[in-house]
Amino acid sequence: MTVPPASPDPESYVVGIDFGTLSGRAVVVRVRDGEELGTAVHEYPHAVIEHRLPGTDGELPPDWALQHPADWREVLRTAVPAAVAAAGVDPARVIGIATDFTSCTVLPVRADGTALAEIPQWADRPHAWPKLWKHHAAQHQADRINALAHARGEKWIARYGGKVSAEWQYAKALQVLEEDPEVYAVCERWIEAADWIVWQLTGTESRNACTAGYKGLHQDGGYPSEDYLAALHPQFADFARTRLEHPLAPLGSRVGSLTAEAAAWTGLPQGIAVAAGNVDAHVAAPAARAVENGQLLAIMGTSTCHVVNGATLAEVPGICGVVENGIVTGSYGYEAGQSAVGDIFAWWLRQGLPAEYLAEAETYGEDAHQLLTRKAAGQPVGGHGLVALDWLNGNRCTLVDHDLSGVIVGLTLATRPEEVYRALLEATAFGTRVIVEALEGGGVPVTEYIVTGGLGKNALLMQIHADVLRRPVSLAVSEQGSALGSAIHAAVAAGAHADVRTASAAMGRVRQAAYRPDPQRADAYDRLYAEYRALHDRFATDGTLHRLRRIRNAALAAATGTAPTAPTDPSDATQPTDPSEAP
Ligand SMILES: Nc1ncnc2c1ncn2[C@@H]1O[C@H](COP(=O)(O)OP(=O)(O)O)[C@@H](O)[C@H]1O
Ligand SMILES: O=C(CO)[C@H](O)[C@H](O)COP(=O)(O)O
Repeated sequence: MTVPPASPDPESYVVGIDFGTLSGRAVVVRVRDGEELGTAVHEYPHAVIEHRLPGTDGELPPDWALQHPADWREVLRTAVPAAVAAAGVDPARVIGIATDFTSCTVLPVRADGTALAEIPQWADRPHAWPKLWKHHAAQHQADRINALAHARGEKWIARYGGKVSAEWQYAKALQVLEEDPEVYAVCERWIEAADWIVWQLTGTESRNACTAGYKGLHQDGGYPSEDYLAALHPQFADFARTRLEHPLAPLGSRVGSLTAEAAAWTGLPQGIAVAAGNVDAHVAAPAARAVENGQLLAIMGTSTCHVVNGATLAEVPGICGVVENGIVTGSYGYEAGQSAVGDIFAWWLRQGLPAEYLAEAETYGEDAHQLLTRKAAGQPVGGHGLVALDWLNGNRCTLVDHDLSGVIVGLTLATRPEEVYRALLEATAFGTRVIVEALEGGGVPVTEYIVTGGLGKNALLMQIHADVLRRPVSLAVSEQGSALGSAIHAAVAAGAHADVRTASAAMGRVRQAAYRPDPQRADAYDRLYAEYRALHDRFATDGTLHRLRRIRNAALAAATGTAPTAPTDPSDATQPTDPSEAP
């Protein structure tokens, strides 16, 4: 007989930590009602390592994105004690801690969890470093993974929409093996940062069911077979058995206790519950009360992830993945996403706003996003004459191709910065509509659209989403959706709530239908969406963007004297790559 947990102590607390792309955020939450009492942020000093490794002169090739594990550990040392101090609670009343991470952010480690990047002997080898989710230099490996899976009729490939993303861990690990076999040889475990950070807290390895399912291709109780992996590369045969295999922990389960060392870092009591790791997107669902089948949660920030539960298993082309119990127990969890959203808007701001714009922002006390949003808000739909493709960081769904790039059509000498900004906001909404249509067309009902994440604060963007999707947009109340989601998992791991659904009802909050579609604007957006689709279908298939990528890679390689990143050429997709032979 299962004994229900006692009602939560009215004055006990949990800590949730969200490890994002640029910073880690900790929040202290009351378990009884989800009240957020204190929060703190630690910006990663090394941010995203895209050009050169710390302490070296060597240039990284294009499309690389690495991170520093020390930055992550520092979040435990700084943001957690700061959040507890801000909350003004007695740390002795904190009963559990949980973490979530960007994904697939993944790293090679020794058997005891030591990151290769932190071992002096390996620190100057780029492949020893953690690869951030948006490391896109393994597209060629992803193409081969996909072609071989289809050629062999691997059953699991349909669970990943028919294409595994270059962002997921097999493509990244295969790239290490092929480009730096010595690093691959000393890598004893290959681990998601989501599980590595939990290892730092508990002192023991654990693997969570969410990342193993979505990013580790773990389906129906196992990883891809040794036969399949050997056919990709003979030395890759034992990859899953030797470097991944470990019992999987369900979401919200307790995987260990806070060690004395981690207690000293965080200022929390030694021995409190530590929950299984989780992905920053999926973890947010209970915080936004988006745990019932059909409630699609868009986690909108640097990138956007879309997660939705379904009652049945559907294999939807172009969707990142479906995993049983992948978001909450008892449902099939679906994940889709766009590899850049806020990152696209940030890119446009970096291109240099005219001096008078910067002066105006200063006068009004606005940041550049707020300035361009205000200026764009008054425009009639279509008034800029522009349409853009949201592929500035490749396309994660539904084309699953990171060698695609952005397109803006309709520019004139009269086009103003706020008009391009608005076209980019709209492009991200059109990209979302493609995903929602794919889900529904593939048999996954979407009954409600809910937004969480940093972009929820942009009212124009939210209204554009409502109009483009012709659906009300509900908004999570918490500004720290993922960190609160982690705190909810911590409360379950500590035994304060029976399960994640119950904890969500007690601790999550959402403002229903915060934005409603306007029928006239929705009609106007239908016309623009038809143009977006036409452009989308053309550039997805006509090869222009791939050719441009190849020309860029060859030109950069010639200029720097390095081997070019292997091009995307599906015709040779099953062949192992010798980088020295890439044109
Ligand atoms: N007012 C705004 N409107 C649109 N985008 C914004 C605004 N403010 C910040 N951003 C973008 O939001 C992104 C950060 O989102 P956030 O949710 O805070 O982080 P993360 O996704 O890394 O967890 C950045 O790409 C930034 O450019
Ligand atoms: O793919 C993911 C989840 O599956 C990444 O975690 C995500 O795209 C990065 O998130 P963020 O935009 O919050 O930095």
